[in-house]
This record gives sequence, structure tokens and C-alpha cells, in this order.
Amino acid sequence: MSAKILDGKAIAAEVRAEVATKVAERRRAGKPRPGLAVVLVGDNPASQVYVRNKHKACAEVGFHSELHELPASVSQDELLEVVDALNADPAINGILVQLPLPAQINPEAVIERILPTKDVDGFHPYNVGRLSLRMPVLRPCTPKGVMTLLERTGQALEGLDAVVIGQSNIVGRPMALELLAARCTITVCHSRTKDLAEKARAADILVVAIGRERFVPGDWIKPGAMVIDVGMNRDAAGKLCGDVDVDAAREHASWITPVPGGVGPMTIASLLENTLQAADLAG
Ligand SMILES: Nc1nc2c(c(=O)[nH]1)N[C@@H](CN(C=O)c1ccc(C(=O)N[C@@H](CCC(=O)O)C(=O)O)cc1)CN2
Repeated sequence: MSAKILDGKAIAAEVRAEVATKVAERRRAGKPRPGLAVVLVGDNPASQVYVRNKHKACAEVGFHSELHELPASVSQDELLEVVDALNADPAINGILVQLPLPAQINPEAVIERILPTKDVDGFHPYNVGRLSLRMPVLRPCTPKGVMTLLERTGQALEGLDAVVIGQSNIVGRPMALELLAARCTITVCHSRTKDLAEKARAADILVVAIGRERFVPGDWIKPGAMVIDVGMNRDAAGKLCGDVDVDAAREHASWITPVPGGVGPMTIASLLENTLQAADLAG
């Protein structure tokens, strides 16, 4: 078997075009442009790339977008003041504080300070709670993007066994909630999980988000499984690669996401959807 590629770049372009159409409709109805504020603290090179890409994507769909760059030495109180000002700004529908943050800042305190209605990352406990109760409003972008990819395969997800490797707040945990809401049976694996290979081999849907270069070998993949690689690592040659040995996994899977060009672009597409949704909620 050779897996079909779940082309996140192409599907993200479709989602972005749908968002652009809806923004144009809003404008025709006399409504303001949806507004996104991205807050970047410090000079992490990867974060700078992601933030730049978000800004570009906003411009392409017709959003108002602002970048607030703060030095790595900024205090938590100073960052919270920026969040407070954005919470109060009617031109801003969505606020995103790029992660990771420097060590002196508690990310939970910052996330909790963002108004839940402007939390376009979907990380606020209010939004995570609603997701867990199957009452989602703003959903975390990466898992939401993964669900869009899975839906575009046309495969019914109900009743499938889904295994998520990784339990981060950004991906693993909300991913499990999304798959549970889609009526899959969920196993979440982490660093203390026993018999990881055996659990992975039972997965109809395998989502890997642990940040370890080509960690999952081909023989962990159940024949016909859908494999979602959320990893983004640089190998010794400086090449971008995922958490799955994609060449080997392709021999077993039915569908697989590439890295780059898989889940990453969907994260940004979902952010645009969330910002539009936040703007629609605001009127
Ligand atoms: N506040 C947030 N911080 C972080 C999030 C997040 O969702 N919200 N997720 C990640 C980083 N991330 C978004 O911010 C992100 C990562 C990767 C991509 C992407 O498009 N990757 C490309 C490759 C890009 C490259 O060349 O380096 C791909 O996979 O094709 C988009 C967004 C952590 N922080």
C-alpha cells in the first residue's frame, strides 16, 4: 500500500479562500474587517517565522492585523497590560500570544487574561471546558485543522480507534477531545505510557505530536491507518521533518500528512476561521 498524501497546503488554501469570501460578504454588509492582534515576545526565530506567516495570511483574506513585538526581558505585568489594552480595543476581535514565552512569564496567567471571546487560539480554560462539553466556540487551531484534514478524506470517523501520542495543552489534549466529539475511541499516550508500539499499532487514526524527529517507525502503523504528523523538527542536515518516519509509514497507511505542508498550514487556516468567527460573534 502507498498512502495518499493529505495535502495541508492545498486544503489550507481552500479554507483561506472560504474565509476571504466571507470577509468580502461582511464588508458588503457594512461590517468592519475582522481584526487580529498577535503578540510576540522575544526573538525566537521559529516564532518569528510563524508570526510573519500569520500576518501575511491575515492580509490575504482582508483582515486588519497588528503585530505587537515585546523584548524577551518584558515582565509578566507589562505583557498583561498589553493584553488588557487589546481586550478593550473594539478593532481587535482576536488576540494571540505566540508560544513559547520566556521563563519569567507564566503562560497560563497570560492565556487566562485574554477575553474568552477574543481567544482565537482556543487555549483559555473557558474554551477548553466548552470543547470538553461538546459545546465548542473557539477551538484550538492545530487540532481543529487536523479535524478539517480528516473530514476532507471523506472517511467516516465514528467508531474508529484513535491514538494520540503527546499530551500537550496546545495539541494532544484538545486533539483527544476533538476526536472524542467525532465519536472515536481515544487513547492518549505520553512519556509514561507502557507498550507504546502496541498501542500505536491498534490505531485507525494515529496523531503524533511529541517533537521527536522520525520517532514513529513504519512498523508501528496499522495497515490502512490515517496518520497525522504534527511534529516539526530539524534533522542533523537541517531538513524539516516530522515525528513519523514518513517514507516507511507510507507503505502501511491509507492517508498521511507530510512535513512541511501538512498540519502546519492548517494551524494558520484555522486561526483565520477562528478570527472570523470571533468577529461574527462580536457583530
Ligand atoms: N499561540 C500559539 N503559539 C503556538 C502555536 C499556536 O497554535 N498558538 N502553535 C505552534 C506554532 N505554530 C503556530 O503558531 C505553527 C507552526 C508551524 C506552522 C507551519 O505552517 N509550518 C510549516 C513549515 C514552516 C517552516 O518552514 O518552518 C509547515 O508545516 O508546512 C504554522 C504555525 C507553537 N506555538
